Amino acid sequence: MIEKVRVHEIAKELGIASKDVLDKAKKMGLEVKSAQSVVTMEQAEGIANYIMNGDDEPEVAPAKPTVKKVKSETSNAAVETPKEDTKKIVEEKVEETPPVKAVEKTQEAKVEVVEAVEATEKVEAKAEIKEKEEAPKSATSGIKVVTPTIRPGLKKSGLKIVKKKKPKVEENFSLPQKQASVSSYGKMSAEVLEELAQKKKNKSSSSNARKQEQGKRIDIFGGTMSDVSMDMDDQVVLLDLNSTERAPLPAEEQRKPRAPKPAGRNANKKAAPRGRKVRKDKRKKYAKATQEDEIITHVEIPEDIRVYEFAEALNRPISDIIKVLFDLGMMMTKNDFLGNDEIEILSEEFEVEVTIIDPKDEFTHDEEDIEEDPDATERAPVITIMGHVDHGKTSLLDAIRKAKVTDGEAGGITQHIGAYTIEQHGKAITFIDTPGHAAFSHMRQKGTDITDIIIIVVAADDGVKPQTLEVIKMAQESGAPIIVALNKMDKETAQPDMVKGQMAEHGISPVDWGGDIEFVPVSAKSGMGIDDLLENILTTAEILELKANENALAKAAVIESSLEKGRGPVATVIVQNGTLRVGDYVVCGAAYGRVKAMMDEHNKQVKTLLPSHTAVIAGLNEVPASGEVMTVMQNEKEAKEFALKRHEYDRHKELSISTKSSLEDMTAMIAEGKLKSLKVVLKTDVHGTLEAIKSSITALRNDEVKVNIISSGVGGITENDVELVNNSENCVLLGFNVRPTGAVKASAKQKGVEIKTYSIIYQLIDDITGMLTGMMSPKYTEENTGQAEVREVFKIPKGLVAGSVVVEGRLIRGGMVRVIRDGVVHYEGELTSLKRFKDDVEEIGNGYECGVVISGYDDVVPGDILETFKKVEQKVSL
Ligand SMILES: Nc1nc2c(ncn2[C@@H]2O[C@H](COP(=O)(O)OP(=O)(O)OP(=O)(O)O)[C@@H](O)[C@H]2O)c(=O)[nH]1
Repeated sequence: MIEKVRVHEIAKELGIASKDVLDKAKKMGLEVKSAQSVVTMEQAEGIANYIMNGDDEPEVAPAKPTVKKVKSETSNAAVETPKEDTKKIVEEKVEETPPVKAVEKTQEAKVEVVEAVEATEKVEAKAEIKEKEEAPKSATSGIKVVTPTIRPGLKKSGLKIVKKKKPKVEENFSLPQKQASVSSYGKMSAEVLEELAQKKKNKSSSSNARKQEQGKRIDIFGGTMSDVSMDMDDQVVLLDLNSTERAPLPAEEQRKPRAPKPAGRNANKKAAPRGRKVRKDKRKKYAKATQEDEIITHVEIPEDIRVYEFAEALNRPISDIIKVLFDLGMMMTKNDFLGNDEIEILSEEFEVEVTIIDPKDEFTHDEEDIEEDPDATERAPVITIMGHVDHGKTSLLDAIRKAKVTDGEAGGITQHIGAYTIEQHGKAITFIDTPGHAAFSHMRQKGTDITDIIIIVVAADDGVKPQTLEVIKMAQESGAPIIVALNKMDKETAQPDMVKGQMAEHGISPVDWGGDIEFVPVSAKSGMGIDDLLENILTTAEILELKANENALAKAAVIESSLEKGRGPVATVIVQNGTLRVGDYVVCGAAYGRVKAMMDEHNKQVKTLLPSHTAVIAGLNEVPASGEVMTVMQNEKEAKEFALKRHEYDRHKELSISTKSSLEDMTAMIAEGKLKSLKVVLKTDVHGTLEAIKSSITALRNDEVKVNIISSGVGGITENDVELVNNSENCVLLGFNVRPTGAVKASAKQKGVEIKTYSIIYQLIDDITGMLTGMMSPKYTEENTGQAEVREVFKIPKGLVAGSVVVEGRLIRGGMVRVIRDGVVHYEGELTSLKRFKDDVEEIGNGYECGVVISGYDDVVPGDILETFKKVEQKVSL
């Protein structure tokens, strides 16, 4: 097999730019184009030689000869020699060179190929020398193919280029006899060899990295080894990254023909991570499972996987995984999570195909391809209205609702349902009545894209505003068709063309301007244009060919959810496929149950719910999160099983995330521990508000204080909540749109737990801000009042009196004082007594004499400056 090396690898090993190597290689007539070009090992040696010695005519054949194993004429042991061509050259040179001229020839020879040797063991080296010494002197030729004593199984990898020392004249002339007795290192004295072997041994044992340096030693400079620096530091190591061979076999075995290897440099490896020295031999070691081991070639793993879990999946010892990572410079313990990069590297190392799966898929239903479903029929479009604040979203939704509510439906559409369906010319249209981007993007984040058409409301008198732009972006990203409702057209100040121009600038071009977006002028106030808008929706829906199979098992998306008194957990759902029926067993994330009752937008009980229709359903065991998908199951057992699995998954995920900690996280966590935290137990009426409040109050923090929500949930305040607060220090109980009942109230009162209830979010946030501010350490500023100079010191039974004269400002009593000597503060303490003559005074003005006593300090000397100051507390804010 021809071993090759890339230009940049040579450059890297020589410590010079790839460009320089490229230039030299080109000068040598090699066909190299870029740093990625490959050359044979011999060419590499030639290049290295050329670069380091500046030889003008490097003797590197552009052909491909490389090292291969032959038997040396001078030794019985196995050797490695160049491939055919090189071998030929070697043989020719040996024949041509009469023994007597061997030494000169040796000097002339440019290339000396010496087989790799693992000279780490002195004994072997010695044995080698002995063997060589017995060989006839005449056998030494210009090109020496020397047999190493290599233990089977010993790995060689890489090339060693040994830098040539500056030739010393006397050495050239006094080539000792011993030099003829070559060792595996060429012509080398036994002592030197021993020393080198010892050095190598020391080096290799002292450093792991050095181990990689074992490899073929090729003297590419010719000459004798006495020319060669024995200093290991002078050796440039070219790692043989391509080496795919195991350690050389004993001589007999080597002669056996080898099984053909796949062609190509990377024939049996996937792209190794660049810049990392991954030893192929190691890889093979790990990649080849033993006979008894089950060979795993493909694994499916979750995204969050720890080292030990990965080892289990691969049926490998954990230490194997850790070792591979360690060798690549990644220190990991068995409990650490593997990142994508690590998984990729490990998959290459162990030659295992890895598929990352979402374990949730196991217990979530596959998306049925409704378009492919022959039983699918037309369904109503689902519409979301979005726009800038005050441009009329709510008014428009109300206008549509009012316009379409028939007199028979006296109660009208209940205000508290997150979606409603109207009819236009006998065709249903469903509007999601949770205006605002938050709900929309939340649903999208959850992967529940239920919106078929987006209506962007723009007030014709106000034009495009920042939130309009946000909405445009969001709508464009979602890929749903857009209709623009130009609202407030009843106003005299309405400028529809101005709005069209602005919208067109942002990629929303009106149809009447040659674009593809319908702009419908409407007035939510007067009802003008509402029908047009609905017609447009129907036309767009027709084009979309929205379908669902009414006979399939139902799948619905949760728009809103809450805990209702008397009804328990309730969820507003919109059916995406199938028909939801009272009595159906459902699973919804970690919640499950049987649909007990369904209430439509008119607060009417319904037994069935068709695709794209909405209702509030009761019967779940817990409040599901909005955006969650509700799926009908065959029976209760199945529903429960799925919910439990999901529970387990959520718990595991949470645990995984909480234990996923790097060193940085640890530092952050330690810092966190130092933070003062305000514990909060939070209860709200609906899920949406809960999330909103949670994220708002956890954002209230600085480097001293923070909020720690210890419990939160949807529903009324319970005795449990009170108990929790009672048992926690620094904890408050907050309720939003929920109020404690009599018993809970009494229990809270008895325990001294204050329950704070709110119905306006910003008031709650203000209060929390206030509480956090109260927890912050006070900050003080200093106010200097004046200075006095000490003129005389008097001893009194209680200490010292400093007789001083005020030289600046005034000296005050009751504050702090500092003693300054030669400009240096010597003491800071309390001023206990300030007297003018015999009278105690509160302060002494500039130019007056006084007697000062400083608490606990009697080291005042004449010439000291006394400075009095007050500490003023600063108002702190979050
Ligand atoms: N003249 C006129 N006023 C309108 C029209 N539509 C809405 N308004 C008024 O505009 C103001 C804002 O309307 P909303 O429907 O609350 O607007 P919104 O976009 O839902 O506002 P937020 O819910 O705060 O985002 C209200 O005072 C409405 O009465 C309209 O077509 N004509």
